[in-house]
Amino acid sequence: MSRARPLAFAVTGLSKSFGVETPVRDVSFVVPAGTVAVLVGPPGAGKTTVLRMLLGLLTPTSGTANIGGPGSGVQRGRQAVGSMLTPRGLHPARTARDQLRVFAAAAGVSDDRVDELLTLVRLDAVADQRILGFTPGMQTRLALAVALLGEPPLLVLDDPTLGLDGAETAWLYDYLRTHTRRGGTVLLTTRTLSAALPVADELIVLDHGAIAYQGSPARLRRSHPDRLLVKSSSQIAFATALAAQGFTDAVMRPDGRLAVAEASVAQLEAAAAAAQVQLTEVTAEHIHPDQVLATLTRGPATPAYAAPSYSAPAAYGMSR
Ligand SMILES: Nc1ncnc2c1ncn2[C@@H]1O[C@H](COP(=O)(O)OP(=O)(O)OP(=O)(O)O)[C@@H](O)[C@H]1O
Repeated sequence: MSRARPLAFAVTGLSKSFGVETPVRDVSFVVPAGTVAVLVGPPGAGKTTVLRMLLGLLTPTSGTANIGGPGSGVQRGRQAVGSMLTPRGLHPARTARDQLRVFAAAAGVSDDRVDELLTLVRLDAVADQRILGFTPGMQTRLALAVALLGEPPLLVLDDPTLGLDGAETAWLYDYLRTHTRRGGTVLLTTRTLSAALPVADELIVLDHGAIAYQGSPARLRRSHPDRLLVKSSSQIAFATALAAQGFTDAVMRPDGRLAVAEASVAQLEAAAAAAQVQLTEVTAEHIHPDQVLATLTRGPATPAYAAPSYSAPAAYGMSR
């Protein structure tokens, strides 16, 4: 019997209202230590608002959002959580090195660690350039360095792939995987399922502030399987033969093709032979993850932002 992992984050019945708007509605989830959980949802779904309540930057209207907890074994306190929010909270007039040193000094972290992190996030070559000229991806990497200053076991990262190219995203996900293998825990947000799937142990899909799906990527994928689209000389006879072979949930599409999930071409041919019909077309239909997300959500609750804007710096660590 496996022992349950301690919880790094626990969110229960969490809601937040701003005036008449309630962008977070009765959200509950837990994140076991040593795992990566991804909050996925279109713009305005409420992802950042959940993170802000978890980090103690916003007071919930109802419900609770806790980090670690009594008996969880998860370290709490100032060094426990590294966070990166949107907007990134970087000062455009500072250089990357100065910006990191400001946060490092506030956290009692050495300048050596600053240099180490600039190298880690591959900003060492531009460390003495002003943030003003940084691309969104460079800002994201610098904000990640801020989150990592105190070597926190728990990471809360809002849209950490914003502005990153494919290679940078692969590097980030590799880094986060290594972090969890060492016992760390990650809660991050993305707007797309395709960005979440390569790294998520657990998905929490938000739609207009409420949970639309919660579970493993594999379970979600299984509920939207790839299908074969088939035309035959007699679709009714073919569908009847398919049902006799156990493919009872074949669906007739408006274009007249039968959509059959989790069947091989050989199985279709066997059903066709049994029904004495000819297969005239067999096409594979792959459902893209972002189409899956579109079926789970009603689209953006707010217009998408184009790039992170500057704001007052956010604290990187938490005391709770
Ligand atoms: N301080 C606030 N006052 C009023 N409304 C707010 C406040 N903070 C967030 N909202 C609203 O709450 C909703 C959810 O915003 P939130 O930033 O949490 O969404 P999100 O899923 O993180 O979106 P994105 O992917 O664009 O970052 C939006 O309609 C937003 O305008």
